[in-house]
Order: sequence, then structure tokens, then C-alpha cells
Amino acid sequence: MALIRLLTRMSEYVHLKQGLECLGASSQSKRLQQHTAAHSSSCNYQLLPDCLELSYGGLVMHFDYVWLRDHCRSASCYNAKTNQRNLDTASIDLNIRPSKSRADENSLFLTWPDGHITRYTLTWLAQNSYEGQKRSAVQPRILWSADIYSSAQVPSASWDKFMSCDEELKNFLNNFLLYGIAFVEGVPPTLEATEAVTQRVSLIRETMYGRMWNFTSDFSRGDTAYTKLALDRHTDTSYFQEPCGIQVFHCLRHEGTGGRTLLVDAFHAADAVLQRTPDNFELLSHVPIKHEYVENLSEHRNHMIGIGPVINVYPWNNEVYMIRYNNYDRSVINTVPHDVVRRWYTAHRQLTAELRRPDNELWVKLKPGKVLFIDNWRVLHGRESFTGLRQLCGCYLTRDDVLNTARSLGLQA
Ligand SMILES: C[N+](C)(C)CCCC[C@H](N)C(=O)O
Ligand SMILES: O=C(O)CCC(=O)C(=O)O
Ligand SMILES: [Fe+2]
Repeated sequence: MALIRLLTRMSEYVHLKQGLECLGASSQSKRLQQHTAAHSSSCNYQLLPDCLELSYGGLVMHFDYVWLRDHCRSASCYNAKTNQRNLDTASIDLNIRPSKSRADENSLFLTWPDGHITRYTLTWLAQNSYEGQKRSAVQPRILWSADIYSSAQVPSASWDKFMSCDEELKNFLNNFLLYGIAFVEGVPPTLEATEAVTQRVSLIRETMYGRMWNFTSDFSRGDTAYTKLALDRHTDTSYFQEPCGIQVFHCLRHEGTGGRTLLVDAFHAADAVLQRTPDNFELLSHVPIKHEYVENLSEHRNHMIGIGPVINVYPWNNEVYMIRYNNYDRSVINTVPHDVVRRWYTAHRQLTAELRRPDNELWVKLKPGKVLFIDNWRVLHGRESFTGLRQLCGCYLTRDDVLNTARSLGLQA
């Protein structure tokens, strides 16, 4: 339900934006004359002055001629073994037009002025067209409140199966992609086993905190994470130009009270802002914000800077793909004038209010054996203050490799 709502709201928003953009467009793109029209039993196409129009499978698509030449998959233009382009795009005449064309049941054939023939399958064109891409769904995900997540009763993976069975890994990754969090249980409470469980999924992303880290409240580093204090919800490494994609936590021991982990789906909160106040969503997704990490200990000197909006959306479909939210590490705002700053604070307040709604807070107590994977681009984490000795180990993972593993198992990612 939540997903469908997101999809419809998102596409309404994109259409609204495109409508506004169209108002400013010149009339140059109006079709002037029809050059060639043809049809096979399965498709219709016309060579218009500025593009090829193709109707196929209930979709009307438009392809630029340079694009068509550039996307030739013949053996001389494209290496099917490496899936890499051989053709030098810069050698294409920018005014190129096909000299001949024909279509059959499955394919469209274009002959170019130098005699080179390109064959496109109609399904390939449909899948790779702008119009087809717009119709396809955004990354399937279930936006959650604490209730939605709890009621879904998402099973944890179990260590033995996870390490040996691809189906278990696939289910785990499917849940991770849907919810932005996933658990493996029964893991031996050691750093080594934690490392092994993460390497089943991806490559470890080493940072200035190390490769695998194992920390307590000893203030060994210049950051509040290394204390017993509560930490409000946040994403980590917001001060990297590319924040770490995934964070892994394994609590190896805790002899004391408190210390529960807080998890909040920030995509759900961003969607609420988009639905209620699109202007605020717009500000949060456009105003560049600086985050900074300055550490000045004798053994650790670091200065990291990352700049980007709080809500990051793909420009072609407005799908949210990353949230950067860390009020501790947010730096000076000097990227926009004061009146925009004022409106940004209002928008940020609304997002914060959504993130702080008690019904959006999922609280879990991490125990030895239970490893938590968090999508650090989507789900915020925090912690309750605690007493006693508490030891947490984990690491960051490279996002590309997590998605690569998911795709290799047949998942959409
Ligand atoms: C996870 N580990 C303890 C290694 C690092 C914590 C980093 C904390 C930092 N303020 C941030 O939010 O990025
Ligand atoms: O201690 C915790 O549970 C988490 C602290 C934290 O936010 C972090 O290490 O990134
Ligand atoms: Fe953190």
C-alpha cells in the first residue's frame, strides 16, 4: 500500500514538474512534416524530421537519430563479450538520418548514409526508451512505520544457512532492499564471524575508523559514538562526498542497562513531506548542505567534508535514493542566501517532525549473535544512553557491491 502510494505520488509530482518545464519550452519541437511512415503487424514507425517515432506494445516512443546510431549493437560498433561500446560517438554526424528503413515482426532495421545497417529488436527499444523507463516502477520498497515493520514479521536469516545457501542470502537481500534493514541471527559473537557474515554480502569499505571496528565508550576517538550518551537518529558519514552505503552492527557484549538501538525509515518521512508540502520537499532536495568531521587527537587527525542536499533524488524520475541527515555533523550553511535559509529551516523542521513521530520509531536491543545491516542511505539509526560495558563491532560496506550481489541472485536493485 505504502509503496503504491509512493509510486503514484512520485509520478504525480514528476508530471507536475514536467508540465511546468513544458510551459517554458519553445515550439521548435513540434513535428513539422511527416517523412516516412511504415508498419509491420506488430509495430508502426515514422521517420519524423527530428526523431524516429515508434509505436509498439502499447507505447509510443521517440528516438533521436544520433542516439539510434550511437546505440548500434552490431559487432563492429559494440563488443558483446565485454558489453562495451566500440563505436567512437564523436565520429557520428550530429545531423545523421537513416537513408533506408524497414521493420519485421521483431526488429527495426536502419541503413545509415555510409551503408552500415543497424538492427534493433523492438523489445530492446521498448525497454531502453525514455517512455518505457518512465513507465517502469521505481526500486520496489516498502516504506515503514514501527507498526508496518513489526506486522510484516520479516524473518531474520540464520547464520548456518546464510553462509552456505544462496536462497537464504537472496531472501535476506530481498528484505534488505524492501525495508532498508535486515538481520542475521545465530552469528558467533566475535569480530571474525561478523567479518565473515559481511563478506558473504559485499566488500568492506575501509574508512578512517578502520576496516572492521570494535568500539566501547572509551572516547578513543573524537566522536560522541565513543561515549555512553544517547545519540539521536542520524545517518553516518554524512561528511563523505559519498556517504557509506551500508552499516553493520554486532553487539558483542553489554553488561548494563539501556543502549537500545533506534531505527527510522527516512524515506517514509521524506514521502510524508512530499505528500503534504511539496515545496518543502523541493527545498530539501535542492539546497546543498555541508557536513564536516574534524578530529584533532594526537593519534587521529581527520578533516572530512561532504556537500549535498538532505534528500537526494534521481533527476529523471524524482525517486529518492539517499538521505543525508546528521544534525551533529551538519556544518555551517553558506550555500544559499538568508531568505532561502529561513525556508530551508522550516522544511528541515517538518522532516525532523516526521522522523521523530513515535510511531515511526523502531527500537531494538542488539544482542550477541544478532547482526544488523542498515541501509545508511535510507534508514536512520540512533541509540539510547547506557550504563556498563558495551562493546559493538561492525563495519561499513560498499554499496555497489551489495547491489551487485543482489543482482547476481536475480533481484532488482
Ligand atoms: C561506527 N563508528 C563507531 C565507527 C563510527 C561512528 C561515526 C560517527 C560519526 N559522527 C558519524 O555519524 O558518521
Ligand atoms: O552505539 C550505537 O549503538 C551506535 C552508535 C553510532 O551511531 C555509530 O557507531 O554509528
Ligand atoms: Fe552512527
